[in-house]
Amino acid sequence: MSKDSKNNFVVLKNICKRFGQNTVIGDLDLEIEKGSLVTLLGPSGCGKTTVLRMVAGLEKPTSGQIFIDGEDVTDRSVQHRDICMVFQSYALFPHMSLYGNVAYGLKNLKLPADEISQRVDDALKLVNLEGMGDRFVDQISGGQQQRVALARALVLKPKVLLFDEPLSNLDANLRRSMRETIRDLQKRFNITSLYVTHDQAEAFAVSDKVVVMKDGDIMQQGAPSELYQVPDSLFMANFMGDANIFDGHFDGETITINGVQVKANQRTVESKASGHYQVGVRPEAITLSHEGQPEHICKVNKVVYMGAMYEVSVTWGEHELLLQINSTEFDTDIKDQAYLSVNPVGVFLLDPVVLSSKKVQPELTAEVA
Ligand SMILES: Nc1ncnc2c1ncn2[C@@H]1O[C@H](COP(=O)(O)OP(=O)(O)OP(=O)(O)O)[C@@H](O)[C@H]1O
Repeated sequence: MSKDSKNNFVVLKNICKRFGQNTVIGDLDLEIEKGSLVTLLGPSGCGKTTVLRMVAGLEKPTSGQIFIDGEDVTDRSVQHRDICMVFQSYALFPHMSLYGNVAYGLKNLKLPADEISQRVDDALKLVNLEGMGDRFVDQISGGQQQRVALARALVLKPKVLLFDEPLSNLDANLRRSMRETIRDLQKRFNITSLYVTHDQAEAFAVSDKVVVMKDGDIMQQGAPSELYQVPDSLFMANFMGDANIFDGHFDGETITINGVQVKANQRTVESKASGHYQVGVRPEAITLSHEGQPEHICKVNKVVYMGAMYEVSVTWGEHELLLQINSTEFDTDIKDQAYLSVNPVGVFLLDPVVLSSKKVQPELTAEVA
């Protein structure tokens, strides 16, 4: 591996995977830094699980190499990769106690009984199942079963932990507490982890880096805030939440959309050259008030109460926009007409648009995502 890969504990190089004639992964490179948690996020069928299974050794790449801790493991079996996997379905042994489930891997390693006992007790304690070792799998809840699965993986102290949609079978409240447990333990023990989910909130909550996939390719990767604030394509802008898309112009300091100037945020000023762009505005970056300049006037079409926020549809010039306004900040007297203002923090530029004349190209007409 090259020198700049030395901090990367897991490295996938030029990975291609075909099932018969179907190329599922084209040519994928992926790097996971030691001690970090990287999540593969993407729509169903984009190839996330296939990548995870290749790292696990459950699928063999058609071509390419996989390195773990500097060693080429491409041809090694699951048992010889020093990885553990946490599945959506928990995959526990129903005929064994919780203790038996967690101890299983350690017994296979033929460790002394007192060491096994100590490590299993410690692992059950870590996942808040202290003193429950004698219970059987059918005597505990789904959330507790997933904690056992986590304890069973942690107790082996693997080099790499792999998570395959681990929270999908849990209800919303349990998902939140379980993802906190996973993230807390992963950070506490510095375990290099690869995590698969199709849930953006989950990906953001647990990850150091999120890798967004589509049709077997990586679309963009980065810290969660980077992906949300600086998406680099229309697909990413829409996949990472909602976005109102305009044609606009950036002069180095301000962005002009629909005849209105918005001061560019620092990030944009530092990273983008002047020119024409598609401009994205997040729904939470637009607010409404009773007064303003004529060019800010908009028609209020629909107001929907969502609890924490109001979703508001407005027409601004020729643009249909979606707004998400914090419930505590929304003036419910706002009815048919209002004046909008745009917070620069929620504004980003997509790739420059090459225009052959001053006329705006038809396919670049603003649309609401
Ligand atoms: N063993 C297999 N044989 C043939 N095709 C497969 C096999 N495993 C996966 N595929 C195909 O590979 C593609 C990617 O599947 P994969 O399960 O990796 O996607 P995913 O992003 O994890 O989707 P999901 O979120 O629905 O699990 C799909 O088109 C799937 O049908």
